[in-house]
Amino acid sequence: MAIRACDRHRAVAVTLLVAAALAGAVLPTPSVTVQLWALVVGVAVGLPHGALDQPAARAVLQGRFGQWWPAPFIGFYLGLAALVLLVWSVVPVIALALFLSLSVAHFGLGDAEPDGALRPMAAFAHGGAVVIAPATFYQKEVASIFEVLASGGGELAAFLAGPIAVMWIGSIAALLMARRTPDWASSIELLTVVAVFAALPPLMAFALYFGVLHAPRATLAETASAGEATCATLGRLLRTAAPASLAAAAAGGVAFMLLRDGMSTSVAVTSIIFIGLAALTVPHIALGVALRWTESRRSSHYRSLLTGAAAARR
Ligand SMILES: CC1=C(/C=C/C(C)=C/C=C/C(C)=C/C=C/C=C(C)/C=C/C=C(C)/C=C/C2=C(C)CCCC2(C)C)C(C)(C)CCC1
Repeated sequence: MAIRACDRHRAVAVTLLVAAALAGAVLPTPSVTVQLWALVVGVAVGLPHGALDQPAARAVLQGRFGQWWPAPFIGFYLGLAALVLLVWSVVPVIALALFLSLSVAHFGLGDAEPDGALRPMAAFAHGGAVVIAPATFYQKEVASIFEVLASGGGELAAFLAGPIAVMWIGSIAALLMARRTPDWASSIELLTVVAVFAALPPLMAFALYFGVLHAPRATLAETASAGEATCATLGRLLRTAAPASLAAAAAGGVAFMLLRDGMSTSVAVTSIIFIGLAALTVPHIALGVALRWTESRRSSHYRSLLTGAAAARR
């Protein structure tokens, strides 16, 4: 099956999210247990998109380290993840604030269309829909989750729901007005994500966003850049990502066994998932940046070879 079917991802994802938002608006609020299960499933579905860092890293590192490339890669990944956990244990509120800011940028740059000069504003509008919207619509719930993740972190919810929300709403309005040719698909997607975070409790809305929109989109983009963009390539990439995804899931399982005696299940699950995601996010983003930098150096090297060759021909 050609990737054409996968290209329809945005339409399918937006339809699912609209249905979820409508269901959230009319049905009673799901129990905490249902919300936690939704979070676990959403994050499990999204793990392979992070584990796809592996083939990307291979492309960069194999040239330099040959068959030993996994050693520096795993060392870099686990080292950065351990550093995040250390920082989180020493200054949790600062670590949470940095994680939220990085997430706005990460989700925003992933979802914003290449809008030229408007891109930073579009990234803030799209990324804010995932982090600022829930804090605005469910300030109390988000404050108590932040408090679980970092003692004293609850105040960040009020900050997000106050001045930052004003800037975020301004960025959406400005973006919708500034686009010369209205980009309907991207604008509808943005408003749908906001509706999901307005209609559903934060954990459930995040699970849906992450598992239905963000992770599949990143995986499909990875497939398209892996050469032949077919579902066979997608299958191959997912098989490559399986061991690291399972290792990350197993680490979460072990952490749950160790923590569950000393705290409630909901506190243990929420902390493991979000602090664990923060630990994986930093190497995940750092690798993306390193990859883009290497690619731009390669293509400028290639460009200079071409222009050099053209100059020689003249
Ligand atoms: C390769 C490798 C590996 C693996 C990896 C992986 C698997 C990754 C993944 C990654 C990933 C998978 C990532 C993710 C990211 C995510 C994020 C970035 C998130 C964010 C979130 C947020 C920000 C949230 C917020 C909130 C809260 C917290 C509460 C409620 C409300 C809200 C929603 C606001 C290992 C380590 C084994 C080893 C080495 C190598």
